[in-house]
Amino acid sequence: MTVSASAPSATLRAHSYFVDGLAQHSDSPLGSELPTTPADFLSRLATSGITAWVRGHSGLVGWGECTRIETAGPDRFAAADAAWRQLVAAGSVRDEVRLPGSGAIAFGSFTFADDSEQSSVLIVPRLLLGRYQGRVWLTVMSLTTDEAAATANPLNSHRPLSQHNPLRKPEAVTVRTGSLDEAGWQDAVVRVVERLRAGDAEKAVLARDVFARAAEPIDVRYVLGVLNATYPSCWTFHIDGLLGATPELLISSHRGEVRSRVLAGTYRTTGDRDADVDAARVVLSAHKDSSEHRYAIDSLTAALRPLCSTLDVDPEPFMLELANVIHLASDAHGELTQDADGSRPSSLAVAATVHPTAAVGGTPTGDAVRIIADEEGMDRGRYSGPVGWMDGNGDGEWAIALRCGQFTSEARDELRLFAGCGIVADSEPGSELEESTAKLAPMLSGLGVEM
Ligand SMILES: C=C(O[C@@H]1C=C(C(=O)O)C=C[C@H]1O)C(=O)O
Repeated sequence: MTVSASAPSATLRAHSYFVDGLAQHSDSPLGSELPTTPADFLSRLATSGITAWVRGHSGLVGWGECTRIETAGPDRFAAADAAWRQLVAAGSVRDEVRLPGSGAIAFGSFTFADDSEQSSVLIVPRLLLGRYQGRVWLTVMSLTTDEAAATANPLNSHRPLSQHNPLRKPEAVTVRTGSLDEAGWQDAVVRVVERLRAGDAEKAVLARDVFARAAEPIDVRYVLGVLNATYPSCWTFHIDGLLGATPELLISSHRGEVRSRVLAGTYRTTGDRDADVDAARVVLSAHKDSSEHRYAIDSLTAALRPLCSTLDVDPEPFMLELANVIHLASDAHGELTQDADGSRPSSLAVAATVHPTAAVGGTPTGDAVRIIADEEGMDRGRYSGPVGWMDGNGDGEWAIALRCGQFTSEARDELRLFAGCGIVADSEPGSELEESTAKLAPMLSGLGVEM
């Protein structure tokens, strides 16, 4: 594990305060006019150094980096959790907002696999603008041993929302094959189906990757705007170069209340909404998709139940309509059990316990993960790992990093995109390939690629 805090004795300070009345204060450090539309807001963000977690009109946008905690290996979650706790315990937080996402905040992105070559990360931004239930606040964070520097407001030297930088649509984006080409990936599906029929496991999720390269550095603000507008029910994110919009909430926890949204079972939309909804109802109730969904719910509840005093799951799945696909979805809701000392596991610890669910791993988990390692032919990196944020009390939101891409270099002109499909014994390679293509559509259209 590498923890790169700037100094061992450095102190984290966080101050959150409402900025709703900003427009009335012409001396406001954010400028005198509040943005009026999402596009206006996005165009005022800096073109680099932005961290984002947005769903509909609520979310958190961070600027800059106070510190980062990088971890790797099987204990990547526990090590990051412990380092964050230590940082917060030694720090001081002034939270005048007291809403989910206020106070000291770290954004995070974790690898899918224990043995990934890539690291996992928690990032503490310098400034963070939050919006929840119509309230808007700012959090200023610093990590320093120097009292004067700690109390100097970074907004005095930097007015993050006061200038317009026009959004740039990515130009001339070309897509090329990743680890396996389409024929090679379908061969892998065939091999997985054979192994499932032989009894190696019941379900395994097979993913593929493609590379999308633009002529110029990609403007993440533009992509975030398209994803947020097209997928308002998804969690749209950009954390350490991982950019996407996922429909699947792994776990959120707030004052002991946990929530999760399980997806599995996918119908590809055609553009005719009424016909799609009717057809999806038939397709998704068939054996293949309903059994995939059952595995996903069972794997979540088996992992979560031991941590909870109550846990309820929707008795019947519902259809979650997105622009590109319709999923079978079930929401779970429970109460975390308190330890004897009144403490509860952090949201990251809960995420670590339930990861990987059958939605991205398979059933049984260990057997499915072995099949994936043997047949997928790639390191998934942070795709399909937990992505989200956590506060100083350990509360937070962790989604599963789906429908996303990772920048391949500092040049920021190429993203490696990923999509996966749950494979069961009666899966067909051709339709799984089409499903994976439908799951690449959000990122490709966010990059302006015609499909
Ligand atoms: C693995 C992905 O999606 C998951 C797999 C699904 C399925 O197989 O039906 C549906 C939703 C997600 O849980 C992905 O988008 O990459």
